[in-house]
Amino acid sequence: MAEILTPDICVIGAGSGGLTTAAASAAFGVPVVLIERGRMGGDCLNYGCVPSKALLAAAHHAAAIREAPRFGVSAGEPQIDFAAVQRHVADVIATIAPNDSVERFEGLGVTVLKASAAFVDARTVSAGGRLVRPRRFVIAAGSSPLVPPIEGLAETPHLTNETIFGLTTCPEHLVIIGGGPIGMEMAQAHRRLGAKVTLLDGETALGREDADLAAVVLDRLRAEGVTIEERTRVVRVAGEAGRIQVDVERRDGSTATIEGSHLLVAVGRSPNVEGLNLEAAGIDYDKRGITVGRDLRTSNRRAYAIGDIAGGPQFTHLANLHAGLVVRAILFRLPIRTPRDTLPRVTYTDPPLGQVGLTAVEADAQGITAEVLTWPYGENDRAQTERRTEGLIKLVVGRRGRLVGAGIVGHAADEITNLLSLAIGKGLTVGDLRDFVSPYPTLSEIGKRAATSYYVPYTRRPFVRRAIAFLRRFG
Ligand SMILES: Cc1cc2nc3c(=O)[nH]c(=O)nc-3n(C[C@H](O)[C@H](O)[C@H](O)COP(=O)(O)OP(=O)(O)OC[C@H]3O[C@@H](n4cnc5c(N)ncnc54)[C@H](O)[C@@H]3O)c2cc1C
Ligand SMILES: NC(=O)c1ccc[n+]([C@@H]2O[C@H](COP(=O)([O-])OP(=O)(O)OC[C@H]3O[C@@H](n4cnc5c(N)ncnc54)[C@H](O)[C@@H]3O)[C@@H](O)[C@H]2O)c1
Repeated sequence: MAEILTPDICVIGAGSGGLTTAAASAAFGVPVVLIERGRMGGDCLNYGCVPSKALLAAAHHAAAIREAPRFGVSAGEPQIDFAAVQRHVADVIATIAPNDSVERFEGLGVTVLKASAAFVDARTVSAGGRLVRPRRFVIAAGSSPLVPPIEGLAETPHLTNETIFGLTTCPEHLVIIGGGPIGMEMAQAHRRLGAKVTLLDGETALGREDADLAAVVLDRLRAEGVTIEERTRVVRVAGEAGRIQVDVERRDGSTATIEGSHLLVAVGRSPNVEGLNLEAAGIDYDKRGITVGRDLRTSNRRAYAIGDIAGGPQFTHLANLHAGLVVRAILFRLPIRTPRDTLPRVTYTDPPLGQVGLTAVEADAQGITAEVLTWPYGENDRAQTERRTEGLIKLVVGRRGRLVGAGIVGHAADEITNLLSLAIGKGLTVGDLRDFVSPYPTLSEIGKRAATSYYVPYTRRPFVRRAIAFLRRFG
């Protein structure tokens, strides 16, 4: 008879969401079982955020060397040892890995089972020959690369985010299907590290972003030599390792065959529902993931689903936020309502593109009467000193000056997005963004300048001018 564990909480998946849930629960002394079938740390540490940002960091160094002569500094064409670049990526992962390790979590008092979890019934999960029957389940099993139904893809060697960081030589010509954040980040990283890159998108690249902001990133990638073809459908792929043919059909009806050395598929994610036997637990799901309400509860009242598998936006910070909310609900019976329309996101190209809350188009679709304030990087003194003048900020301002959205593309826009996220998350107004003191010269001043522009029409109002004239009489 299998051993039965009866913790308070059973967490399935040791990625961003699962690890945060387990660590936070264990910190309160609550018994937790954490089940992971693959590498501790999940996608973010092993195949996602961390390796992609580490690869981009190397690529940005190469770009900085190429750009240096503009500053009167010369270093020649950068010499890129691609195997050493990948060793740097692996080293960054290895440095962070102890934080997510079995040893660390066991040290926190968590029971870690390295096995695949599958539901047996509504109250029980089986993993590695043991049964776990907790008070609550938290399903944080994540997502995997979506494999689109393209003719020939299954038989043709191709890369995904799970394999691309294992390359030890730079692809001669990397063809990327998909112009979302993965496709765009990988396109720039590989181009800067010496590859020829062609990116194909069936619709528009960075299509979820504000079109003016996305255009800045697309222009930069194109200027660096990335070929980006939008509204281009991949109809067939064929070939062998090192010689891949990609047949495309463009929206204008023309067709072409693109020859590349490597193919990366980055067309979205598929939730890891297979193998969990969710039917046995009465947990509903569809192709987007497990069905949850804003309280993150599934159709089984004992089970919550968080992170990528919960069918919403897919970000590490959202998985972490979900984890915190679920722990509060389980431990303290506090009600959960996942926040709407305040989530930040960043695409870490150079320049990076950040968005918090609603874009102007989304505000309009929600029937919100909004004013859009923009300010260009070129009008910011720090951007001039750094010679990084491409980019702009857009503030979307609703009734009574409340900030309902902000998007920014340009140098250090990733970090500036934090300030905008604080402002929008706390329900601040355009006046708040105007009034705080921003040290000079910093790039963040760009938000303040955009906010100040909201008041320009007030300075011209006859009433305001008359009031100033009246007050002048008093000396
Ligand atoms: C290339 C790439 C770059 C990214 N960059 C960023 C970024 O810069 N910023 C950002 O916020 N987000 C980024 N993301 C998204 C981010 O990685 C995910 O949103 C995040 O990892 C989701 O966390 P999670 O806990 O839901 O799932 P995961 O991290 O995927 O963890 C799920 C875990 O569950 C395990 N598992 C699955 N099924 C079972 C089972 N039956 N039994 C036991 N274990 C199971 C898996 O092995 C996995 O370890 C990126 C993603 C990719 C692919
Ligand atoms: N910086 C970040 O935060 C970051 C970075 C990478 C990934 N992620 C997360 O990972 C998730 C997945 O990213 P992604 O880039 O794979 O997916 P995505 O869904 O964001 O973008 C996929 C792109 O592929 C295109 N596409 C879809 N099917 C296609 C086809 N058959 N042919 C050609 N083009 C096609 C779409 O038009 C879209 O532009 C994202 O939702 C994001 O949340 C985040």
